[in-house]
Amino acid sequence: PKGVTYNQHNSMRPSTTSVGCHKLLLPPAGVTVTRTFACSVVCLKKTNVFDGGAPTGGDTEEDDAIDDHEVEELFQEVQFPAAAAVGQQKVFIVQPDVKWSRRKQQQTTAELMMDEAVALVHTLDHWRVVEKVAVSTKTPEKKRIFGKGNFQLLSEKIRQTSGVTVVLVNVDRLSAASQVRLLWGVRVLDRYSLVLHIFRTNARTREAKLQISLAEIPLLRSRLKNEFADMDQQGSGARYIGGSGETLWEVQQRLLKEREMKIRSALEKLKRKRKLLRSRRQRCHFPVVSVLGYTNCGKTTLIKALTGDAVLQPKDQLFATLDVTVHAGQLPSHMTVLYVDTIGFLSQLPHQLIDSFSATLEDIKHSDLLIHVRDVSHPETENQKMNVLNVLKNLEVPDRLMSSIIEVHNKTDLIQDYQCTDSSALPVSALWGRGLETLKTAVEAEVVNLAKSRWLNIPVDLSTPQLSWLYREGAVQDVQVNADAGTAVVKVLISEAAYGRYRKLFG
Ligand SMILES: Nc1nc2c(ncn2[C@@H]2O[C@H](COP(=O)(O)OP(=O)(O)OP(=O)(O)O)[C@@H](O)[C@H]2O)c(=O)[nH]1
Ligand SMILES: [Mg+2]
Repeated sequence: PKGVTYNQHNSMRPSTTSVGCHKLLLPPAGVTVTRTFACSVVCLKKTNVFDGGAPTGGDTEEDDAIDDHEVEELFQEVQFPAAAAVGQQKVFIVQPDVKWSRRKQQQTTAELMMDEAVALVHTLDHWRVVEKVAVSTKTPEKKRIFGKGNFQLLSEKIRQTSGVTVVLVNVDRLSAASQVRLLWGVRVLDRYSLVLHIFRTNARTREAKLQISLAEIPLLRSRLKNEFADMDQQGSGARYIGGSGETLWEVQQRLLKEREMKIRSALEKLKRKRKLLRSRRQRCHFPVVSVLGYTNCGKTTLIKALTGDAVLQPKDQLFATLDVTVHAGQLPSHMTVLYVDTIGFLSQLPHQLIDSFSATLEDIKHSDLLIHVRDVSHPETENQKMNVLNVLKNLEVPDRLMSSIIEVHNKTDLIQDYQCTDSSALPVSALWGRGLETLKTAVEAEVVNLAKSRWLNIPVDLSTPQLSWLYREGAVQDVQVNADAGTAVVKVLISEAAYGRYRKLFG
């Protein structure tokens, strides 16, 4: 193309080059492109929507072996519908209201799903909902989501609503075929692409960025399919690219595959690093307590209340936390535990998205204890609980962890005279610091149980490092000093393993 320079060293394979803010795929020198196209893999918008700065706090786990530049390259914003939407966005939400179908969602209503969609949209700066409609359908997963009549009415309504820039069809994934059908001259998103866009805006660490890039691959794949279906109709998709023996379609597929492999290998490196950090943490003998739950249920607020860690920033926003951060807190016996803040769950998200975040979620499996936080003020609280438990099941969280989960009922301050119907759950208000001592006691009881710890009164010689060792490896609650004798009796909560080491060291 006129005015464009491209990499002439690469004679066999197409290369990329920058044109303005876009990257375009170029054929080798001497080859003429007969048709211009905007293909998702090769058309990479370079605007950054994240600040790429420091994570929001805590001990975020990053791998120095991975080049920042490499990550940014892979995280470059790919031009798929949500990402390309910059500036003020006016969103029209279409909520399929599934009728009479065998697969009708029994537990939720179109109204509640709609509320969640509105909350998702409002998570984004400059995005606002201008209209929302529920449309009956029997076949939400099919190419024709809506019947002919309903589809026409809907299209009419979208056309009549002024300034619509995005239509959100609130299903988990729109198939490539239904996307084509739903092109109303504006961007059409499903939950998957919207959530990914939210993730993108909130991503801070390299790991989160890479996981998002990986989760975008299925979107790119289906977009590619759409574009080539379109090109095939015009007979231009199957042409060979000069001498390379590959058609344009094959080139695109290969580039996508290469991108995926690169991301996976970078994530693998981070995974190894994470494993190392985990084993280091285990060597410290601090019990690890993962705090999980549906998005916006108050996980970060709870950890902040339990630890007093000022770096934690709870937000009234879905998916505020995307990176695993670790925060030390003290239990009533002064024992230190590490609370892990995790990414929130959302219903009806495809497995691919959860799979992409598997490295982050892996930490949950390796904890000593899980706290499941629930927002009991939310009308969908029961469904949210089921969703979280299902995700945990799919993650194959070990039984020993599943059976010892502490369920916390949060935001009880929003319900007058809250009565906890489940006797094993603990009511709290993380925001107002209510119920936290009971929670800490429950955590301690579980941790003591799990670590096979016990309370001991150990006589120590103050001229030796015995006391400082016990402070480091156990939870010292009381020290009775006999100054004349230079000794003390230490009341300490200590694991069997640590006590074994103590005896080996000091007899
Ligand atoms: N009224 C009330 N609000 C709360 C309570 N706990 C948290 N919140 C609010 O709920 C919103 C979400 O809190 P976060 O702690 O960020 O929730 P999260 O679960 O970490 O959310 P994500 O990281 O986005 O998944 C914030 O506006 C908090 O102030 C509570 O006990 N009572
Ligand atoms: Mg959070």
